[in-house]
Amino acid sequence: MKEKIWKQISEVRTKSPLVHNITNYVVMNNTANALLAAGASPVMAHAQAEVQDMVNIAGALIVNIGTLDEYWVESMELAAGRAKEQAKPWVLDPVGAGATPFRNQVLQSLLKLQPSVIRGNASEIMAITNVPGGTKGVDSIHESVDAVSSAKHLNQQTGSVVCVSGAADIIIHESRVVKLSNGDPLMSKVTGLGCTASALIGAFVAVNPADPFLATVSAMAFLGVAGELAARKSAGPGSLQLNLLDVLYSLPQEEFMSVIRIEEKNEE
Ligand SMILES: Nc1ncnc2c1ncn2[C@@H]1O[C@H](COP(=O)(O)OP(=O)(O)OP(=O)(O)O)[C@@H](O)[C@H]1O
Ligand SMILES: Cc1ncsc1CCO
Ligand SMILES: [Mg+2]
Repeated sequence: MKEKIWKQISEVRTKSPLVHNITNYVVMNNTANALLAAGASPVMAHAQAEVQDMVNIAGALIVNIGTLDEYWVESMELAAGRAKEQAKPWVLDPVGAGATPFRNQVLQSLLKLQPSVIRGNASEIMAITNVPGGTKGVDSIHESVDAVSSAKHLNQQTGSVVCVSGAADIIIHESRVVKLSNGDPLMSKVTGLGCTASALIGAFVAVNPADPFLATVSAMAFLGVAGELAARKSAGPGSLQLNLLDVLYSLPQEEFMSVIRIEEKNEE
């Protein structure tokens, strides 16, 4: 599996897919920079007059509801609807799911448009499946393992690959489960690294639309390993944000292979 993952990372670097993001104001800059550092080509666009045309030319779409409003929701539905029509991969980041009824309603309507991948933190994944317990705005108050049964349920209900992020990143599709244990606690002190994860999943699913599970595992492994290595040389969140871009840009294969911690299970 590690070799297959590295192949995906190389393909993103060489193929440089166009990734269309409808994302939040907080993270537009860091996610665009992370996509560029990984080798992809980002575009942020949310005007209703152009989102469908942008989906037509992009390799994948990311819909992130971080700072949504009514206009943006219509843009998201138009874009995701076009992606569904064209069988083009799209990734849903359910930022703040469970925090307000508005977010929950929007998510239920976006789920009908069949995202290829859903990536959220544990509280968000639990909230989408109506598990009571709450959320603290956009930050998780649960551990990834708490959300595994919700993630399995969500995968069965939607057919989407589901990724729960946090100290462990858990990726679920049908009988397959992968657990990645990279990253660093300092990563939760930089805003939007979950959003960055979702954006990277978009780049990976654009180069491998036939296998969104492998694409998601690869993107999460890449971010986790890069974040862990970047944290080792960072004094705090400020330098981590910068160092992460440098490591995404230049991470060599040998270092990736020696740092990745991955466990696979097939529950058939
Ligand atoms: N405690 C931790 N230990 C190790 N790595 C972590 C930890 N917390 C987060 N990470 C890393 O940060 C990545 C982003 O995950 P996180 O679950 O914090 O996203 P999020 O809550 O959606 O963030 P945001 O909403 O700010 O984008 C994870 O995939 C993981 O690599
Ligand atoms: C802090 C914050 N608020 C809405 S979106 C966002 C970025 C992290 O999800
Ligand atoms: Mg998030």
